[in-house]
This record gives sequence, structure tokens and C-alpha cells, in this order.
Amino acid sequence: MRASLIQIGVDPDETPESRRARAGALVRAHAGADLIVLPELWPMGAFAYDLFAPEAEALDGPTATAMAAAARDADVWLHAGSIVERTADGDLYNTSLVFAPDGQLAATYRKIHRFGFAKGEKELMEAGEQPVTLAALGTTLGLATCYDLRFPELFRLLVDGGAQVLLLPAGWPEKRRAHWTVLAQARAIESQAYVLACGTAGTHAGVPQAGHSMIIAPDGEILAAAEDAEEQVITADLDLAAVAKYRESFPALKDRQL
Ligand SMILES: O=C(O)CCC(=O)C(=O)O
Repeated sequence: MRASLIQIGVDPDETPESRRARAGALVRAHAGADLIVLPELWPMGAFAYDLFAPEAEALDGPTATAMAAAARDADVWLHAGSIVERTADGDLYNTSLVFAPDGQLAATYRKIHRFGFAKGEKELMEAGEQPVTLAALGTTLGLATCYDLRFPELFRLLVDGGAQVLLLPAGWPEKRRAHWTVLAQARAIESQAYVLACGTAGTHAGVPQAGHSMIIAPDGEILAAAEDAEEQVITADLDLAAVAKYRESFPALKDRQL
């Protein structure tokens, strides 16, 4: 299974509308992949708190519509990163969207751990409550978003739900890049699962982004990595059958006591 991560640049000099068109074109340009992953809150930027309410949209809003069309045109599974979702009640969530190759919305995940200390997401958004896994591509995908990476108990629940490939869109800041690399590798190693961690490039709301997106194997080996925080696409071939074999040969998950 071929996976590509699009580390899209999120800078304030581009409108969300223009970025949506560009993201759609990038997805179409990588139509040879089976699975494409975009970052967290890329339409406006994960730290652009003042744009959360103005850019919030329903699950059939402009980002979802554009990404459904891109998934269909490229004939790929598309984890379209996350949007600020506005519900019918007016609540906001940081919601990830996964589209099937026919353009149908196959899964949504509302970020459980909100980032921002007492401000940002904590102040402006509601917390999701439900871990999400979905069957796709002959495996099980587990969904998590950015700050969730710091909470291994969520990843245990995803593994218990059958996840063998963990998808993590993010808008991780450069100043904590060391945590990004170590924690993403740790989640892969302890989950004995692939981790596809896709961050953003550029600087928005004055926060330089870490970039350095990674595709990590179940034994922690980094199979592909962005070399910096510039916009780029990274690709790797995943051996899905190898996950069960690896878990069998090194039975750390089976040896859990708690
Ligand atoms: O945990 C961190 O250091 C960054 C998390 C973050 O930026 C986010 O969840 O949006």
C-alpha cells in the first residue's frame, strides 16, 4: 500500500479558498497513491485562533466538498486532515475527515485532547469523546490529531480497536520538534503499528511550524521523512501483512498485563 503525506504550507498570505484549490490539485497530482494524508486545520492554520469561528464549516462545507471531489478524481483514500467543524447547535470541533475513493465521507474524528493551555482550542472548541477506527485498504486505520500524540492511552484504545495504521494530522510547532519525532516513534513502537504523522509547513499566527512529517514502521524505523519545514510530499510503501507478523514475532502487545 502506497501512502503519501502532503506537508502543505500554511502562511497568512494565502486565503483558505486558494489553499483548498491548491490542496485539491496536490491530491490529484499524487493519484498513484492508495492513501493520502493532509495536516491538521490546514485551511486556516492550527494556531490561527481568530480564524476558527469565521472559517468554521459543516461536514458538507467548502473543505469537505473540495476534498471529496479530490478523493474521487484521484481514486484514493484521503485523510483530508482536519477542519473547524460547526455543528447545527453552533459548537465548534477540530474534526478530521476521511474520504473513500468514491468521495463518500467514510469517517470523522473529533479531536479529544484540545491544545492551547487555557486558551485556543480549549477556549473555542468542544472536546471529542469517541476514539475512531475504520476498516479500509484491507487494514484498520486509527485516527488521532496533533496534541493527542502526547496521550498514549488513546493509542492503546485504537490498538484495542484493531488499528494497524495510525494517522496523525498535525500543526506541530517548530519549538517542540524534538517531542514530535520522539513521541511519534514511541507511538509506533509501543503500538507495533505504522504511524503516518503529517504536519504543516510555513509560519502562521507567528508560529513557525515543525514540518518534518514522517512515515514510521511498526518497529520504529522512519521509512520516509520531510527534511525540513518546507511544503513537500513524502511517500512510502507499507507492507500491511507485516504488521500481524511483526506482532506475532515480537509479542509485546500480547504481553500486556494492565
Ligand atoms: O503538543 C504540542 O506541543 C503541540 C500540539 C499542537 O500544536 C496542537 O495540538 O495543535
